[in-house]
Amino acid sequence: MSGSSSSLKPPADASAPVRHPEAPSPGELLGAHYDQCFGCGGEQPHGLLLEARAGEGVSLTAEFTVQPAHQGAPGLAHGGVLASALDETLGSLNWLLRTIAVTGRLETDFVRPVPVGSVLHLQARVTAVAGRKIYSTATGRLGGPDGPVAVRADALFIEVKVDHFVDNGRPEEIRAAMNDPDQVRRARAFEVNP
Ligand SMILES: CCCCC/C=C\C/C=C\C/C=C\C/C=C\CCCC(=O)SCCNC(=O)CCNC(=O)[C@H](O)C(C)(C)COP(=O)(O)OP(=O)(O)OC[C@H]1O[C@@H](n2cnc3c(N)ncnc32)[C@H](O)[C@@H]1OP(=O)(O)O
Repeated sequence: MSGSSSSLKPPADASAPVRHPEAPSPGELLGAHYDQCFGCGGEQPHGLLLEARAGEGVSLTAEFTVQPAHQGAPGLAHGGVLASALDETLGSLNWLLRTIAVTGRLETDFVRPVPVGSVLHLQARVTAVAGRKIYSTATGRLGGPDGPVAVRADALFIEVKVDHFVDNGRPEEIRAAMNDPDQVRRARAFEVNP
């Protein structure tokens, strides 16, 4: 684990993560949590269009193809975009817990430059849960799922209720989301834990 911050170290009383019984099966695509999401939404032409697939336990894999719109230096991915890809991948783990959570802390190591046109092969897993706090870790590799690590991150997500979005989001997008039955179903399914 690369995280050096003490807030990314699970406390002694943390538990192992438990995969939700209705979590998507290993190999299944997770789909977007919101079609306008910069990370996973299909309606954002310059977004990452990241596709995550459930793995075993509370883990997943995802792929992100770096587009010209994602450049920082000529021909290289912007570091903030790579951090976004890690954030989105780590955030997608919450599908497997069936918990709504937002990023509280994200610590990223940039190990190798990532060229435009390359596919970043992401792997992420939840390492521990303590109350509302979800600890997770991810890597992004080049050239294939077993290729060299280009980026890695450790994160702390904090569980929230749907009200977090309803109370804080811009009203026009919230209204549109609440008028979309599929979106409401997706959000509510996460809120009700057995
Ligand atoms: C029907 C309409 C529905 C619309 C919704 C649509 C879809 C919803 C479905 C899914 C979407 C979910 C997420 C999006 C998914 C992926 C995108 C990638 C993820 C993101 O990109 S998401 C955006 C970036 N993210 C934020 O926008 C967060 C801004 N932030 C806050 O909103 C608050 O800050 C919050 C809520 C985080 C905490 O606030 P809070 O008041 O609830 O909790 P509190 O402060 O009490 O902390 C409780 C315990 O966490 C520890 N803790 C808290 N923050 C920490 C930190 N930063 N570092 C270390 N420890 C921290 C405390 O130390 C305490 O620890 P302890 O319990 O041990 O004392």
